[in-house]
Amino acid sequence: MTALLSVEGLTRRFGGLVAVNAVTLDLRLGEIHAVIGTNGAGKSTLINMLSGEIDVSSGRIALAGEDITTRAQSRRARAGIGRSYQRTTIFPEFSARENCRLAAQAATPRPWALWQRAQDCEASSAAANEALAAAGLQPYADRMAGTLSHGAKRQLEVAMCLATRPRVLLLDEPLAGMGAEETERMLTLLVQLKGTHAILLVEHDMDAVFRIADRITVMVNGTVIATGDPAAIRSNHDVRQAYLGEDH
Ligand SMILES: Nc1ncnc2c1ncn2[C@@H]1O[C@H](COP(=O)(O)OP(=O)(O)OP(=O)(O)O)[C@@H](O)[C@H]1O
Repeated sequence: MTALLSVEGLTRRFGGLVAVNAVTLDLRLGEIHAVIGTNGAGKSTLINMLSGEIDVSSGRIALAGEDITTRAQSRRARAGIGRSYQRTTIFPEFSARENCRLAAQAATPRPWALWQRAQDCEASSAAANEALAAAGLQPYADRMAGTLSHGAKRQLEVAMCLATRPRVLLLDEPLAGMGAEETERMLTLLVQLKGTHAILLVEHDMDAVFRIADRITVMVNGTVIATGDPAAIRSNHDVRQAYLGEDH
């Protein structure tokens, strides 16, 4: 499997703190690559560098072989990098469909068409409908987003990300605050999506991670201490000591 997104020696310093330290990993189409680690391990900082929200201190990021390390976030989004956030970022008073349409429009800005009503923009409407269908949210398409359940809101965030038609999905704790049923729904969705996307999953729910990840990278204090399939990570001595605890 060839890498869609390759990360080499990625480092981010905040003053004297090295939040992410020379991280090397890749994301492949057809694979869920989970990044786990204790609080403050550098997972969100890593995602923020990949999406272009923060600059890298050093290292290289390549999308399909093309160096995108210094590209602005908007250009990365257009090149196919989509992300979801730890907290919900939806507009509660807009419908689920409108939220997706706005996400699609933001990814393909058309400054010359500012006067055009959002509803009239066919391309973003099509992208919104496809994304809602992919996320299993069609029945809720016209519901005001703020009235959806917590789980459906998180699904909507993934749908908004899909509306930008990404090739790479960077998902920051998509299961946070979810009940058992909602978690199952989201996991089914992620497994479906990996067929057509390269997925980076940052998640604290270890049961979920070990069930659906194809590869797991473990970070401690900004540094990668192990990468491997779930079985290899589960039996890795350093991981057990540093993160999972010997009794896991
Ligand atoms: N903007 C910032 N300025 C200074 N330090 C920061 C900044 N962002 C993150 N840090 C620090 O970098 C380290 C890594 O933080 P990060 O949020 O990436 O960890 P994390 O693994 O995502 O944690 P969590 O699981 O709690 O979300 C932490 O020590 C954090 O305090």
